[in-house]
Amino acid sequence: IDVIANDVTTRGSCAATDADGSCIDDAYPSVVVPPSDDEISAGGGGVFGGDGGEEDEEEDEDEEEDEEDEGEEAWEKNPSVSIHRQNPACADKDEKCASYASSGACASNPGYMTHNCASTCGTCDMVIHAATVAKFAVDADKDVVARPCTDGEYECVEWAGMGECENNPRYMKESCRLSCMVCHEGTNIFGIGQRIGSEATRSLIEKSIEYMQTVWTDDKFLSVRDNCRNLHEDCTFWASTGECEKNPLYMQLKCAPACFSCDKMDIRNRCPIEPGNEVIWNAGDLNTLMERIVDDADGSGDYKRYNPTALSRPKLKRDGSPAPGVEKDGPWVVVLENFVTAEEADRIVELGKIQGYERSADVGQVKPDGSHGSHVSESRTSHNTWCKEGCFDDPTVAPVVDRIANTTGTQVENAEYLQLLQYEPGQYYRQHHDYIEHHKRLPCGVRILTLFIYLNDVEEGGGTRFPLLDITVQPKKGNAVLWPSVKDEAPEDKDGRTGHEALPVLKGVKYGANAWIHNRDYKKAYKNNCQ
Ligand SMILES: O=C(O)CCC(=O)C(=O)O
Ligand SMILES: [Fe+2]
Repeated sequence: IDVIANDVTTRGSCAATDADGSCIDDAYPSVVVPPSDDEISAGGGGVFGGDGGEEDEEEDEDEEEDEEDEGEEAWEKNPSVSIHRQNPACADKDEKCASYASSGACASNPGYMTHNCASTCGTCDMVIHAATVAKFAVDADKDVVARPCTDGEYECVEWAGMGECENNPRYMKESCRLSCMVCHEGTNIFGIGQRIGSEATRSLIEKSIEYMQTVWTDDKFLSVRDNCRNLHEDCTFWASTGECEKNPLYMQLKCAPACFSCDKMDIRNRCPIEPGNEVIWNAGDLNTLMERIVDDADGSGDYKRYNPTALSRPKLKRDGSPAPGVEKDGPWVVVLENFVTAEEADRIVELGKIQGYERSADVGQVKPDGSHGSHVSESRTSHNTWCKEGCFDDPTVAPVVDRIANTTGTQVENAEYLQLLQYEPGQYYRQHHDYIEHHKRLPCGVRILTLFIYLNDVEEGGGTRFPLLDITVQPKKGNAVLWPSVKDEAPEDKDGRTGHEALPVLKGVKYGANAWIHNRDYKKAYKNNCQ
């Protein structure tokens, strides 16, 4: 995340006025504040991972690795390292250490291996040293650290508040070292060395060092230990001014040592399912909905306009009577005709183009902190974009989003933002299932339904195929196909029968939109980076 350079905030009371009568802040130097939670959510794509947030995530990883390297160099040069190979802190903490190490992980993945496979990788001394004498870690800028971090003049704070550190740097950065925040404390062992912005910053640095010693030695922090870092040089200064509470989404993750919030880096600790966030489907609700849609079970006639057809359905109805003409028992796969108008379809495609389609990614492997990465794979060669700000509330899209919720008897909050897809000739999405297992213990709940909308007619190929049911739905502009990811009798559990694939487009281009509906409040979970 880039801080917003022109978002300059002054704090404190108005003790003096400038020539133009405006207030000069005398309490703190002028600083750039971290982005607010709103700015983070508005950034689109989730900052810490999840759908669409992959790039940010990778940047962070790079940053972490750089820091790791610096740290290791420091250890090598420090002659006072004592070696205690028998110390329990040195035991391997992962039974696969030997196998990871044999594929070169000690060098290629030091962030995890150094601490968790200390015995195998021979990094005991680093672990012990980190735990006991971290505060003497050598700062990258030794010269700066060695000199006292003080203000030479009484007026330094005031001048800094007026922007003099930037306007008159030669004088200010020598004579007002504290107020211009030019000094860094040697804290790069857990992230970026911290600028000292005030006495409060300094004392908070002392406390974070103590806290991090606990993090490194107490096994309850095992899953987050190697990711818990200050990713900005002003983390501690911000924390000292209350930003951990005011701006928790950014601070608790990106400045976790300063906020004492390393535990929050584990999605399982950060994202509990809170009371009130109940599942919307209980046993029987799926069949009830589908019988209303397909059989007009409630007699309302609400769905007639879509001329619903079940390409597959359970053999028996809820009341135990056989569904007429159904020979093969199966999960629901229902086509809704003209679910969106041609104008709506065109507008959604246009919005996708305005935003720009990018190469699609799959859900990746679980990371030590319990979250999941994403990866571009050969099983999915389509391009996609997410219909969020500027698209979600577009006057043409908003009624479609409402229609999806009304049709499925759910709330807009239960649905992910529409995922807009584009397949060019030869592009496809191989057989997969939309159900995502790890959502079960997260506040978004599992995906219960997919409503896939075809946004254009495809010249050839591009059908949606359900191989286990031997069904292929051919794209038709405006039509939608609706299927569950879960079982009627257990709506948190996957129904493997609705595995499907997008067949390669042979001629023309295919545009579509995925609406994935969750069993709990997806939008809130998304806002909190809990999906
Ligand atoms: O493009 C299609 O027909 C289906 C796409 C799909 O299954 C998905 O994106 O999960
Ligand atoms: Fe799918």
